[in-house]
Amino acid sequence: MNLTSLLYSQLDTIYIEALKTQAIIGIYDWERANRQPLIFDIEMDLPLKSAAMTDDITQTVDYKTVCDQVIEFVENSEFELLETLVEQICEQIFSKHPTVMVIRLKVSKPMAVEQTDTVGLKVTRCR
Ligand SMILES: Nc1nc2c(c(=O)[nH]1)N=C([C@H](O)[C@@H](O)CO)CN2
Repeated sequence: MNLTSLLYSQLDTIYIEALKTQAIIGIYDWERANRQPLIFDIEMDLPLKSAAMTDDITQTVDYKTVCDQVIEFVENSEFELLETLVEQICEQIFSKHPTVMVIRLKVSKPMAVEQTDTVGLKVTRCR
């Protein structure tokens, strides 16, 4: 087994589903006037074994902390593109949580296109 496979074989996942936020986001004038809902699914891959062995929150990533950090960032942001917003969120998670190796993030923008339930994007980022 090479180093990369070894590293990935020991990665686990913390997930956050349907984190609800509001932001100024979009390219059209009507989107610049009022915040609209955004919903995030976030997966973070990191080793969880040491937290399991010690039963210690400081040995893992607190998903409540990540939720609060994402909400704070999104609600104060004013980007035009979802692409920019999600890239910045991933950078923030990597910088605040050094043990996170991979992030998979989906953002849904349900008010964006009237004829749909929702639109959005999914990205995967590795440290
Ligand atoms: N790939 C993207 N396409 C579109 C975006 C976006 O952020 N990324 N944004 C818009 C508008 O702001 C849209 O949400 C309003 O209908 C259009 N396409």
